[in-house]
Amino acid sequence: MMSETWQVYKFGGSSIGTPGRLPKVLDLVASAPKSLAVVVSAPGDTTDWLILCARSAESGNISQARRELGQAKELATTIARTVLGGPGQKGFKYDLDEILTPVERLLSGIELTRECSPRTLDSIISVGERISVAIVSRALSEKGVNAIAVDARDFVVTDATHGAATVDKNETSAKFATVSAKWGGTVPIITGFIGRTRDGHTTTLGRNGSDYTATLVAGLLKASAVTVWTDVLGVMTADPALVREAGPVDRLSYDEALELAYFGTRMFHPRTIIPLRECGAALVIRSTTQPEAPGTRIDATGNPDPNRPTCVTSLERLALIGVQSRRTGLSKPVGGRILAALGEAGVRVWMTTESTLGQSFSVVIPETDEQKAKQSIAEALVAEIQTGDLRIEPVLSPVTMVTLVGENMGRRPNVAGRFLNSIGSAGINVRALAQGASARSISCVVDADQTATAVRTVHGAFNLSHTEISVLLLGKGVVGGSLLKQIDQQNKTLGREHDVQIRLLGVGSSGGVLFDEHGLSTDKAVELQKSAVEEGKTVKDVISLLGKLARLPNPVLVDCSAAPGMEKVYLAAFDHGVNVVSANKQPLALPQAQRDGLLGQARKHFRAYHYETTVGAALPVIETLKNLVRTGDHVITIEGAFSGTLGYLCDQLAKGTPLSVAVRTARELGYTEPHPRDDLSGLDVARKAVILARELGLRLDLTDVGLKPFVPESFLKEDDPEQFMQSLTQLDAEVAARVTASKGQGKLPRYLARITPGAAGAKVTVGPVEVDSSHPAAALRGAEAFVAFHTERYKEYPMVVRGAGAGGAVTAAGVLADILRLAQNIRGRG
Ligand SMILES: NC(=O)C1=CN([C@@H]2O[C@H](COP(=O)(O)OP(=O)(O)OC[C@H]3O[C@@H](n4cnc5c(N)ncnc54)[C@H](O)[C@@H]3O)[C@@H](O)[C@H]2O)C=CC1
Ligand SMILES: N[C@@H](CC=O)C(=O)O
Repeated sequence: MMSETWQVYKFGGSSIGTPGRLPKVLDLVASAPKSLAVVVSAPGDTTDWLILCARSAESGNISQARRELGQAKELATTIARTVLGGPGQKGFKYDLDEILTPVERLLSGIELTRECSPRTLDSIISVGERISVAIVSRALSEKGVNAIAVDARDFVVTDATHGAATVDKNETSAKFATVSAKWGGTVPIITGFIGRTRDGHTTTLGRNGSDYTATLVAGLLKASAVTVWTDVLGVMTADPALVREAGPVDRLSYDEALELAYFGTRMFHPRTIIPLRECGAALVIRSTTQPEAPGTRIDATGNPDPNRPTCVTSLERLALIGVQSRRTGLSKPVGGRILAALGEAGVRVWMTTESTLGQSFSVVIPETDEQKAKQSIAEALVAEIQTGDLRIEPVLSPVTMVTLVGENMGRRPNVAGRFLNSIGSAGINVRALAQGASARSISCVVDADQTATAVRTVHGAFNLSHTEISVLLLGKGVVGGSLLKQIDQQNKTLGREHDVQIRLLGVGSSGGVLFDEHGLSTDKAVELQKSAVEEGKTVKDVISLLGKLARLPNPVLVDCSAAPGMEKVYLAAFDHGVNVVSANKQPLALPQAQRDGLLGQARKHFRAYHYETTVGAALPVIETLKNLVRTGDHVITIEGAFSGTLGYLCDQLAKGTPLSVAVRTARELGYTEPHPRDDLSGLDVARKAVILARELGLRLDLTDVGLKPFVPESFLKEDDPEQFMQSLTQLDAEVAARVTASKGQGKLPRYLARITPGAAGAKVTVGPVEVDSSHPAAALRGAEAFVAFHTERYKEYPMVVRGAGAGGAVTAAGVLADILRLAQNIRGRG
């Protein structure tokens, strides 16, 4: 009879009781390997209805009790009809009458006495599993499977703790040997959840009781595995309602599963795991609706990847109660007394923390037990509270306990660091923290409204899924539009190869912001935003959206506008805990105090402010300069052609293109500022020079820049971009003549900037220059820019950064790189 090859399948209520699923259950059993035992739960909500009907009878409402019993009967009849032929249905009707008639009698008795003892309740609720066995065994027989109905009460011997009975292993084993002797060549279909006392009273095994029966049977049969067929794909890496990317965990060790069970997963109970750990059978969780998916396997080996934790759990609706001492070294340590008092009051404690010298102690308990817990603690510590030596802190509620579980966590450094860093980077306040000695889990308590962000952030930070970056984009013009395309193109690869996903939450233009907390599709965002503007459905005040953005994982405001006044939005973003990535130079070129205030605010709130594209588009100009400065190099001069537009104009002029035509083309190519006057006035280059000079630590403003415009001042008054470009035709002949004359002298027109720190004060100049062929700027083509850093270390040969200095695609790539830097900072080392 006993054989290594036995397997146990357990089907839960959802698999049996959801119409349409039962045929799948039957197929799974029919196609299973030989030597299979099947354990079934009650169909759907049958157990709950049976409890309700007992309670209704107890309160004297027998007609209500009958209605509730009728519900159970109706479900049983409905599902039986889906899998049984005519004779089978007739036979099942007989079974059902036999099972339910005693229940009706019990209900009448309860109504008369107005009392339903735990023993009677067990008799009533035990019928759910018996109904399942009757249907499944009959339906399998009709399918040609040699199935036999087995009532587990015939071998599961328990004590008389009704509602949560304990199994007597020895007596059960002895009875099982007799019962199972008849199973040869058949598939036993066994009731889960129920047993019988030595003196013949029906008992139930408590929460997850059917799983327990399955593991018990597996142990008795020395089975190799128990497969629990349910309605999910397996143990998920996080609650899918909180983390869309959560997926099934492939492997778990028994200990990890136990840890999960202790931290509140409803999928299995410690009682289910412990017997399996003893007998060495694996527990496999699989989906009845997607049986081809491998599910989660729990065994002695567990997760083979030592670098990866398994999942993040979140236990919600909790309260955190803290007790503080005003003295160090209380004569009677408080922790043990608090726990004893809570234990006596029947309050479940999910987590405790104690400061090293015992001056503060906190407990995390169910929110619903807050009053009871406070009262028991107050009573236990009454003496010290009265003398003022101890104080109960205001209760924090509701809070959530977020736990990272992983077998190997204690064997690797920096798990706690990454856990806390990711939560801190998301701007979440950790209210309490605990890592157990088993080092299989680390838990923290956060405010309830931060639950989703905390779980998603930790989930992403440990590569359980992608790190999600939540983007609100302002500006969908040349740069913003290209950025949307690049995100759309790259997101799959970013997810697959870098574990990062960018999620677009909002897009804004001067017409307003379209924002959707559920995300916008990157390929449709431009049109959606446009229609929203036309329909008046956009939000005008972007600041009002920052609170919502801040609640999402790794929030970032991306400014691809050229709008003035954005500094107010950035300040509000930092205050809310939102990061900023910007291609907009204006906030950085504000008067020194304002610019410093902006950077200071970002630092104060530990937010990132990345702006690499404000000088030289995606060329690594700012990062290079920062590195020179950080490593202690001394910058002597920074010189370069900072404008892609002016570089392009110079190149075109040298080729004989009229100025007005070249400006129009530069605009069409996406090189110019929204108003090309900002380029031709030299203002754009002056802003860049100020940005770089300030990176050097120089204190100066735009007004300190010696600026000579590219075209005469008199042409720079026109506010309308079209009129402005039109007016430039008046300059075409004069400019062409000047360029021809300089070419005759072997010179080329360029527009250069120079920053010289100098002991006597910094000098910053920008303006047109005629260079000869030996000058580095002479070699520039098209919209190329270059920046040469002459430093102590790079005295002989300057460090030169050179390449396209303007254009939608390159700039958007630089903005995207800045966004992705946020993910690197969050994830840290793998
Ligand atoms: N085009 C380029 O090669 C480079 C541009 N930049 C900077 O990138 C920014 C965008 O440049 P482009 O895309 O070329 O300009 P663009 O004119 O094509 O796009 C600007 C966008 O900003 C939007 N906008 C204006 N006011 C707004 C507001 N208050 N809120 C939200 N959106 C608003 C406009 O509706 C438009 O969609 C500018 O600050 C520019 O200096 C930086 C490096 C290179
Ligand atoms: N208009 C600017 C765009 C980049 O900053 C330029 O031409 O350089």
